[in-house]
Amino acid sequence: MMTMNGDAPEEFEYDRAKEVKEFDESKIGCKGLADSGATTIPRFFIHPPQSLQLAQSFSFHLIPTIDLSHADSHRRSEIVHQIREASHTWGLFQITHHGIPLCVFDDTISAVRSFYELPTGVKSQHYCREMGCGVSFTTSTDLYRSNAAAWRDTLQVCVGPDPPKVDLIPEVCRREVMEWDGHMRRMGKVLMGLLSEGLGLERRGLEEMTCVDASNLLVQYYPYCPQPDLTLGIKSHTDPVMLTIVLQNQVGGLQVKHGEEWVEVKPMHGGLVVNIGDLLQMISNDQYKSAQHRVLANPFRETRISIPVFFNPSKRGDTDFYGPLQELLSDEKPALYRNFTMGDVMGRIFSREAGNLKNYFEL
Ligand SMILES: O=C(O)CCC(=O)C(=O)O
Ligand SMILES: [Fe+2]
Repeated sequence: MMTMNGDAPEEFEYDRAKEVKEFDESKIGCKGLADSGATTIPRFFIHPPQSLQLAQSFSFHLIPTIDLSHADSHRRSEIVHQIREASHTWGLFQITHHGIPLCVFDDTISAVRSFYELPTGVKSQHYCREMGCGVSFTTSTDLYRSNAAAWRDTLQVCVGPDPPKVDLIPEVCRREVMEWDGHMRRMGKVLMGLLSEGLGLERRGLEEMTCVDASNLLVQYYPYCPQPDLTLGIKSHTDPVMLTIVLQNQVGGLQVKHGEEWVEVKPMHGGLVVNIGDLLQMISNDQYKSAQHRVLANPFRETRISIPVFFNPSKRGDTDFYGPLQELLSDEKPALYRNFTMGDVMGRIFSREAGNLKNYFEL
């Protein structure tokens, strides 16, 4: 059942539902529309003017870039300090000198690009709208849940806590996706270590709470959009997870909100974008802030590709509670959020009225 715009005439609603379904069933994705040479976008992609406002970013701010070299030796306390500051004021930063060879970045991007360049008939064998079914290829993930669709296609691979179903990963990018997953597991632990110390916890504090055990890897594909001023690649959101690490190619479009301004997260070859998610904001009792971000529809002929890896806690039981950490609370700093299970979080994310996760758990 799709979200209906309350005051739209019924005839319009019916047409929209039909058009959306036809597009979904065609399985061609936004890439298929772009490749068809279309000069206009179907109207179900058109966003209301208020979500497009200030789509262009005029800000001269630069997001923090943190050099991770010698993170295990003499520079550790300086790096912990930089990460703490960036996580508090921006919720997003780039990291360099993280130890992943540059050629791995290029190989990973070109392998996942090859998947999208497969003939529609081959690619569509992986087409599946339900997220969380191991491996799925789809378009505009919130097509039926949101008022306006987003101009991007997505390949999702659940890589944890259970081992990924390797055979289900498209063969053209299987080896590279698995290799990237290995690098991200290591990076997730390194970052959680630094973030733990930034909160005054032991290095393995967040890791022992299983915060990096469950991960989900997406390959976001933003093809050329013929009317980029009318739609978005991803609408403004915060990630409803612990932490996200993003590899992006050289075609820009990612923006982060800083105060009232949208600031471009300029692609940096060999850099990785890290964002704090809502769960980490809640367990840190607002010492870290989740970043509000979005991706513009791609106006360039060259496709924008990004690979976000989302980290989440793996304990999923009804009595496995997460919430503001006791160590961070005092009379002056009372808990700002109630405790929650991952079941509560998932229920909220997939509910019809899913709004801001943090507001929902706020005390
Ligand atoms: O494409 C990007 O750079 C970011 C994607 C994103 O924000 C997301 O998948 O949640
Ligand atoms: Fe995101």
